[in-house]
Amino acid sequence: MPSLEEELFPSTPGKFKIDRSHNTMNRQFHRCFASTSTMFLWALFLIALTASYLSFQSFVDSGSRYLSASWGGIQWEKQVRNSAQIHRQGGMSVLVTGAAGFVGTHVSLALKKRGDGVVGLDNFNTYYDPSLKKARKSLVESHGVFVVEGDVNDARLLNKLFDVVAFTHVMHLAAQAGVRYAMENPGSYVHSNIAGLVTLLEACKSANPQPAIVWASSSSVYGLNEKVPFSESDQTDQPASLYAATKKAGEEITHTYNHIYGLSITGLRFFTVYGPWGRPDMAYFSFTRNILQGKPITIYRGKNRVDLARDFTYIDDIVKGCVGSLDTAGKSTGSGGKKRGPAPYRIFNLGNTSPVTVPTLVSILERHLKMKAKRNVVDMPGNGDVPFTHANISLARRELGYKPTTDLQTGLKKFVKWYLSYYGYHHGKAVN
Ligand SMILES: O=C(O)[C@H]1O[C@H](OP(=O)(O)OP(=O)(O)OC[C@H]2O[C@@H](n3ccc(=O)[nH]c3=O)[C@H](O)[C@@H]2O)[C@H](O)[C@@H](O)[C@@H]1O
Repeated sequence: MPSLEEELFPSTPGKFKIDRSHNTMNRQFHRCFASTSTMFLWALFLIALTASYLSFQSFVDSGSRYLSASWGGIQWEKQVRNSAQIHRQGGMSVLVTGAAGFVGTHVSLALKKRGDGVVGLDNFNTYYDPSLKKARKSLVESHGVFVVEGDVNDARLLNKLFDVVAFTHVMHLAAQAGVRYAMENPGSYVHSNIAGLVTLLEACKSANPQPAIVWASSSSVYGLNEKVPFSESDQTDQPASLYAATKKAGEEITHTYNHIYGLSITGLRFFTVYGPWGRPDMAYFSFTRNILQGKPITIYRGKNRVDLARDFTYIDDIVKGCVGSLDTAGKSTGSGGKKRGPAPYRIFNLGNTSPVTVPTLVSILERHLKMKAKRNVVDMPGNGDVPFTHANISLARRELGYKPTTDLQTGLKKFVKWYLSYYGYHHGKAVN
């Protein structure tokens, strides 16, 4: 005969002996209890199984993130913190997005050299030769600027950066640049210039303290505007390219973050920036390469055979405008995602105020390179280009002390010198 204990807690769950000597009610009670405890044990087993699966999954997730992501960890945080250290009284700590880009490199160096803390962020995409971006990264890192490899669309990374450093300013230069490439790859413009911008603004909005933001808009927002020179108060609702449209959208999007969350915003409309360490996709750069290699260059011409013209602006002047914007930005007023008062919202033209035609640009390059270009002049295709740009810079002069000092002759001379030293030049042929 089984003991009472054996009957109440059968040693083999789900299996119990039928004792015909017990009455029917007793049997039913036992059966019911045994099946309930079986279910209970099964349920426990399933819960344990699910819990261990989930924790294994999260272990795998975080493990693979640390293995695949190039950021995170104690050492990484230390590098970020060191790079953000301020070394002058009243200095700022700046997150520079697009730090391995053309303008980002120069601005990072200028800030670091005067003692500000700078942390760079760049996704090193392949829109143009990433080895040039890596070389720029080495340059800024040799001056103590740590560049994080990551995308402005990565909200977790941005939040982490703001956890590690209380940035006072963000210099947002990461973008999909280039006017004509927008017809080939429209999605990349939406990804970087719209989605990436919003992700960055969300991180800035939530950061405590909120940083002030200075970011790169573009002269292309003036689109088909015919009134010259272009002033910030002019109409900008006729963009000629998707690139221009995303930059214009950026101006509207940043306005809403200023209005709702109290973020201090300064948008800079850059006018065809050129110089050493420049972008290979831009005309002055690709013309130089082709002239040196004896290849033809295509020069677009506007309606009625009118030459296209640009208000080419030298990089050092642009850097002064960027730094001046950071210095005068004024604080963001929000905290905890809530606006506490009105914050500055500013837009400035950063141009040179002296447009030069594209054929003249080519002539200057020919002089500096001591080589003739093989010119192939064609009518401007409908590719998003505008016929001319010309900046009115009175506002930037007044508010930022912006005063460009480098003309195209001088600036291109410096560019050519850099180009030849970077790529090399042997017997009339550039290496590369
Ligand atoms: O200022 C700006 O807002 C813009 O300046 C440049 O855009 P863009 O002025 O078109 O500069 P380039 O691509 O260097 O072109 C300069 C001029 O050369 C012309 N060009 C370009 C390429 C070419 O093969 N042939 C040619 O004649 C273009 O039509 C344009 O008139 C940058 O590429 C944009 O990222 C920036 O936002």
